[in-house]
Amino acid sequence: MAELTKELSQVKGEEPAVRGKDVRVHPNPEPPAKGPLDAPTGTPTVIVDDLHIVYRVYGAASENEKGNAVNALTRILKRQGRPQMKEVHAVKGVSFVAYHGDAIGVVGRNGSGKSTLLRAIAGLLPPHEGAVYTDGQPSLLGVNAALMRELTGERNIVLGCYAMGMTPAEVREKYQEIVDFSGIDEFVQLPMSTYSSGMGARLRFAISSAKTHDVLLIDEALATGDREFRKKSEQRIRQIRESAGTVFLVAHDLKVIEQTCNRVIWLHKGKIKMDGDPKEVLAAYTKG
Ligand SMILES: Nc1ncnc2c1ncn2[C@@H]1O[C@H](COP(=O)(O)OP(=O)(O)OP(=O)(O)O)[C@@H](O)[C@H]1O
Repeated sequence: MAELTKELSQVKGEEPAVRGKDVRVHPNPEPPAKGPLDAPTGTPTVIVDDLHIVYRVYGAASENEKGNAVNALTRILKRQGRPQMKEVHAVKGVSFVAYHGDAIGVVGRNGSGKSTLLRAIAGLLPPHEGAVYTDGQPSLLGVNAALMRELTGERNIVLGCYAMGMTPAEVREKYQEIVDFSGIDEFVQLPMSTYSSGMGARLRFAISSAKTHDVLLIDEALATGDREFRKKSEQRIRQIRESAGTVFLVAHDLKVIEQTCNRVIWLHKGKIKMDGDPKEVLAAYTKG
């Protein structure tokens, strides 16, 4: 471990890679005197303003549409677009404001736009219309978060921490805590390709939550953990909230949301159907 951090710390002068895009509310190019986490609870961290996200899907062309010169020329002459392109309007005019200390659960049926909304807040999807403003760096922790399967858990911990902007000293300090939290024990020396999906998810959560986040977006990452791990994760999410970060949590397990969040947004077909107190929103959601 010491060797690995030394090796990586020799990569001089390189800015650590950061996840997501930092779209600041304040147009002021000067960095704020106080970091976002110093701000009192109750100040906005994320503003989503009439957000629309549209995917363009280039599906399989029908036999008639398949590429040949005559078809292509006809399309050009008729000024038609690619025939096989379809648009999926996944988020349709979503607006809300999130505050420091908020843990917001996002619920909705399959395909209602939950993951799309989180990816847009993380800056990974450009708005088709509207805007997302975040105060601080959003970090998306998803089931597909970018850890490298062919590398050992140890290497992924170190690289993951660097990617979040930690210093070598911070990585050294947090390393054992991450291993312990993930519960992967001696598997840390093996490539992640040998891990079960639950072990991978636990390691991803342990790495991502080792840092204090301004805005942490968690997409179903807790779903594969066992009961004990979920308890630990809920505790961790509470700590992040208490340190005045903002957490978004997508989970199909409504108990996790109820126990962790102070607010729930219910998405239905890309629009907000309800936004408010977890008990009220979840009761309405399970009814209807
Ligand atoms: N990469 C993509 N390309 C095209 N369409 C997509 C893409 N990702 C999602 N969609 C579509 O966007 C809509 C919203 O999908 P999204 O994954 O955000 O929903 P979700 O609420 O997270 O679903 P689930 O609960 O199943 O994870 C769906 O109609 C889906 O088919």
